[in-house]
Amino acid sequence: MSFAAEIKKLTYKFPQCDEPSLWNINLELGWNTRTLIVGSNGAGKSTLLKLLSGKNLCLTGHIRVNGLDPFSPHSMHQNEADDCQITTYLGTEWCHMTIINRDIGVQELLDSVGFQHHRARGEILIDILDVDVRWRMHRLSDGQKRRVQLTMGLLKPWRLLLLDEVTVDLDVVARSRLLTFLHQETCERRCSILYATHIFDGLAEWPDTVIHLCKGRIVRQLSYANDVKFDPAAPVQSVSLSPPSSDNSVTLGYAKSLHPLAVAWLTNDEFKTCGPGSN
Ligand SMILES: Nc1ncnc2c1ncn2[C@@H]1O[C@H](COP(=O)(O)OP(=O)(O)OP(=O)(O)O)[C@@H](O)[C@H]1O
Repeated sequence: MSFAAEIKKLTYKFPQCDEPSLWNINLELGWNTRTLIVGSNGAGKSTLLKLLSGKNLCLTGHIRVNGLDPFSPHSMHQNEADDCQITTYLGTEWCHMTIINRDIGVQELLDSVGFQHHRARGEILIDILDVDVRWRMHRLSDGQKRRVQLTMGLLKPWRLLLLDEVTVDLDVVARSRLLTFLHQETCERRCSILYATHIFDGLAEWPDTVIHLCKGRIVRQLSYANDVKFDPAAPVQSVSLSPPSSDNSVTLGYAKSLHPLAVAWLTNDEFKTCGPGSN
């Protein structure tokens, strides 16, 4: 199977809307790839991810994930023979589910989604996301709930992971470890990731493709290796965009970022004991 996901001539309109939210989308995601999708609020990122996950039915165009129609009950949400889910969609809605805010233990929640079956993978995720299985859900911060969500959601291996801005309330260390884990996953087994986010700190070098979605249309698609160039001599924050008709490249100045400082501080925090006299 040549593509993790393939979309042809997809135009999608919500029934209650006059205008389509996606227009003539054509996209091929190869295996072992990480694609970042960038766009303003309302650009159509979540709509695209949900169509790929089979949450919404698409009547025009062609969508295949792992070679199968994501909306077909025979193809999606069933484990393949090798115990791998075809798609996993992780969005922010999860934190509003009532069970998440109940007095329920994290271990109990993890067991309910097959932790014992995927124990080795689960332990890695617990470690990366610094989850304590003794936590009670109703006493957790939003970021801690998000870590539990990610541990649950990533427990079963997947072929295509659709991440819809789920790292927004993770601290920088958890986010950075998670991105490293996901990068490794795409290198070590047959899977791919499509990640929609508004937060780009710490993402340089992570994607191999960057897509710009604007008002429901893909207006630019860059290969990170071939098209994105950094020029140390260029002014900070400068961006030079070549016209799409030429070589498709962009050249960026080195941006000032406090991200490395935040990562260093928070990594150091893990070894600190808090109390009088500590700094
Ligand atoms: N359930 C829905 N019913 C009707 N219209 C919707 C629905 N969900 C999204 N839309 C519309 O589709 C368009 C694309 O929305 P979408 O949620 O995909 O944007 P997005 O790029 O994910 O935005 P954000 O960055 O704010 O999450 C918007 O114009 C939005 O109003």
